[in-house]
Amino acid sequence: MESNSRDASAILREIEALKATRNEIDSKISALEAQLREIKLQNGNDNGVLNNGSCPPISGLDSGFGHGLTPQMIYRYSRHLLLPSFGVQGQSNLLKSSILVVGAGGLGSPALLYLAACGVGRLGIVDHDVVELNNMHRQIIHTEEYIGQPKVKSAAAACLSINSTIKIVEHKEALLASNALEILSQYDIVVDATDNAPSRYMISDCCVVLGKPLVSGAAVGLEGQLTVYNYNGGPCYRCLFPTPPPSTACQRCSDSGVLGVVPGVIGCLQALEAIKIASAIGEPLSRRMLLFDALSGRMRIVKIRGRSLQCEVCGENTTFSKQQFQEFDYEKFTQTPLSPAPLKLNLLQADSRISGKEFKERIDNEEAHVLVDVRPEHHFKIVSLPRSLNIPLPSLEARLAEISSALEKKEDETNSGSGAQLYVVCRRGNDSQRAVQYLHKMGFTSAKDIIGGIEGCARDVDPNLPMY
Ligand SMILES: Nc1ncnc2c1ncn2[C@@H]1O[C@H](COP(=O)(O)OP(=O)(O)OP(=O)(O)O)[C@@H](O)[C@H]1O
Ligand SMILES: [Zn+2]
Repeated sequence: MESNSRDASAILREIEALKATRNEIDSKISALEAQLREIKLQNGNDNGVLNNGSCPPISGLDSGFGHGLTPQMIYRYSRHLLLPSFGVQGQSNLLKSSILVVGAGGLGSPALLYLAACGVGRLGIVDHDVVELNNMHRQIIHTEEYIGQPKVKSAAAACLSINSTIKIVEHKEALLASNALEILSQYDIVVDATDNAPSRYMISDCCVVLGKPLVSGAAVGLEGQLTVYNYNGGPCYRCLFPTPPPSTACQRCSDSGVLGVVPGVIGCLQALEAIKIASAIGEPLSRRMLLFDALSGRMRIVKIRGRSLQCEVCGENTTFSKQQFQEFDYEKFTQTPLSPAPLKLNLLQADSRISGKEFKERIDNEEAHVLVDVRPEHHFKIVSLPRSLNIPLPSLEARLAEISSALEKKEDETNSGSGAQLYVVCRRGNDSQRAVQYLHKMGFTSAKDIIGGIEGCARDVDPNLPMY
């Protein structure tokens, strides 16, 4: 394994270096492509491309039919035009509208594809992230060839390949209080397709300050929800949630998992709400929230409270200004980082910890030991280290006897007078430290945790160990 893993590490390093170069080249190509599109648009493009920003508005197009739709547009959107409640007016409204989607992930993928397909005049995409292999099961806008490349670039290419006649704007950056006013002010409607509390508060506050409707969705595990904020006198996000939930209550897909199609369903519904607002049809989901439970297949719509007069941002006596917005610290307010680096606890003394490499050396030298894996059982089933004993952290207290007898058995087997060593592992090396702290208290004083957990071992010791 040693020489293999050394070879593999060198190859991995080389791949990373090449990817960095590729990203740089891709960024340059993106910038040039954007410039080219801009020039084409300014020269009056031959594709019937629309632009609600710097290009002539739809009314400037002389179609000769009195409604501004060209023959190609009529053919492309004919199934919309045939809908009596949508028709030419609905389509024209849509073509004149501009919509910003924040986040090109699980929710943003279907939302963007439908918004592009249906003919939103100008579609903005904000995301700072790159496409990863573990995004592919749900972030259906991205294809394998874009792994390692910016999500905005991949999403823009997919949208343009469906509809080359609309304007796509790539914002390859994180949306922050410092740039949100400038970016959001360029659009009529905002779709929140992010996955974290600071972004949700920030986007909602910015929409209030700028007077923009906000289509908000969320999906994790097997459940999703959807509503429209700040629309026609309806509530904003803060009216409903004046104080952020404890950061531990906010689940993320990378920890809790998500069935790919669940954000797919909610993202499609987000596109639908944005289309209803943009085309001025139907009743957007304001003052109501849609709740989706995938397992039962149930969708419920519940009434939610209206605008709160006491709301700090949109309430009667609010003093929340653009400047206050820009100075507001959303990460501090929600006690959650925007792009969380995985939590890295440091609860133990150095002599109670051991690196993955040292652990491997010790087991290669046949040290008598017991390895306890404190991850949940369904994690253990994905991947586990050889001969480890799965005792999930919450059941540690009830299963101490199992550890004692495993240690005794090991000592008997090996006749090691000095006793068997106790190691604890988890996914990333946080729960293992919590477990070791507890084990020390319960008399297992020599217990050690494996630094960085299974993920650390996959990175530093054995690249053949799968990551998840
Ligand atoms: N403030 C922000 N500005 C721009 N993009 C954001 C912001 N907050 C979140 N995002 C983007 O929103 C998307 C959310 O996608 P999703 O919820 O599917 O999760 P993910 O981060 O891609 O994947 P996973 O959680 O599985 O690691 C991500 O692409 C993320 O980069
Ligand atoms: Zn409010």
